[in-house]
Amino acid sequence: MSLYAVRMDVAIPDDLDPQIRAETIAREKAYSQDLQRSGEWVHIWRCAGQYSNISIFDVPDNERLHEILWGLPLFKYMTMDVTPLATHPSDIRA
Ligand SMILES: O=C(O)CC1=CCC(=O)O1
Repeated sequence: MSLYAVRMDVAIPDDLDPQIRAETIAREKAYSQDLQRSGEWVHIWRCAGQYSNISIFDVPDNERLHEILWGLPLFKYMTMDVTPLATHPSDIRA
C-alpha cells in the first residue's frame, strides 16, 4: 500500500441549483465516509478558513487513487494537488 496526501480545493459555482448543491454535498459525504470506513481514506482535515481539505489516502497504487478521486461527486468543482508520501528518515516510528 502507498500513502498519498491530497489537497482538494472546492469551488462550487454560486449559481448552481441549491437542491443539486445539497444533494452533491450529501453524496460526497457518504462517498468519503464509506472509504474512511474501508480504511483507504485515512484522514480528512479541513484547511482552516478555506473550502479546502487535506486528506491522506492509503491505497495500492496510482490507479486506485485516481479511481477514488475521479469518483468524487464534487470532482468537477475541485482542483487537486496530489503528493505521494515516502518515509522520512527522521521518523522515530519507521
Ligand atoms: O468539503 C470538502 O472539503 C470536500 C469533501 C471531500 C470529502 C467530503 O466529505 O467533503
